[in-house]
Amino acid sequence: MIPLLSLTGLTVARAGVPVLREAALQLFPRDRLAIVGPNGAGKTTLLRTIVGLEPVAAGRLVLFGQPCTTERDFRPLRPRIGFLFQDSDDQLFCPTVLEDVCFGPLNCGLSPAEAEARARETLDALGIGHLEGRVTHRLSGGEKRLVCLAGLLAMRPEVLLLDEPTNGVDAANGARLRTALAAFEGAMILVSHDEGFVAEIATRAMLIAGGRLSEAEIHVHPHMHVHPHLHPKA
Ligand SMILES: Nc1ncnc2c1ncn2[C@@H]1O[C@H](COP(=O)(O)OP(=O)(O)OP(=O)(O)O)[C@@H](O)[C@H]1O
Repeated sequence: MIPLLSLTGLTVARAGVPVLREAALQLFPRDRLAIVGPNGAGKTTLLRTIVGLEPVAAGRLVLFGQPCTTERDFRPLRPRIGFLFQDSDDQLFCPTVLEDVCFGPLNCGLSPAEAEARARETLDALGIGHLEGRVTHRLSGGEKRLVCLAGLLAMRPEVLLLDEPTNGVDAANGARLRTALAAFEGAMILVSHDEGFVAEIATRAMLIAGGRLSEAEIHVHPHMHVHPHLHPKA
């Protein structure tokens, strides 16, 4: 089977210091690969490198069978990869939710009417159709997360790169997010510190430590709930 993404011997340095050292990974159709590791290990850097946002010091990066080194190589392939940024405010830039979710489909060549229909369908599938008229910068953190995901899913990408998708998301929106990701038929790379989420969604995992990427195991932890105890005043 041909991998969708293939990295070999990939080294990325910042100010001469390697953040990723000879990283290798392959992502196949329907793979749900979790990348775990401590703060500052290079997880975000890895995702940014895959879409050509970081200069590569050494190694080979192949997307959908095409070796990629220059911006000209990456640009036509980016619509096939939906990248959820760690910070939603870096991703949302249109005045309203509907306009923001339409942006990707419009960029992919859909007409305005088709893009709106696609955006509404995607927002409804995520259970957030009621947000379509809202001003994006006034949404809650969790709502922003789901709107960003809607913007990516509306492009019908083949691969999702998700950087901390559950960050700041409450139980109800978290359930919507998990349902949408479980239904997603493409492949994904999932960066997350949320162990329950990783155990539920990922099919395999890799660990980044000291700039090195290695295979890891997914451990399923017992589920925990926090129940409020209300004590009526005596
Ligand atoms: N723009 C930048 N300029 C200089 N150094 C940076 C920059 N962005 C990240 N770094 C450094 O590169 C290293 C890897 O950062 P990265 O954001 O990839 O880590 P991460 O594993 O995603 O961390 P976290 O779990 O905290 O999100 C860190 O040491 C970080 O301080």
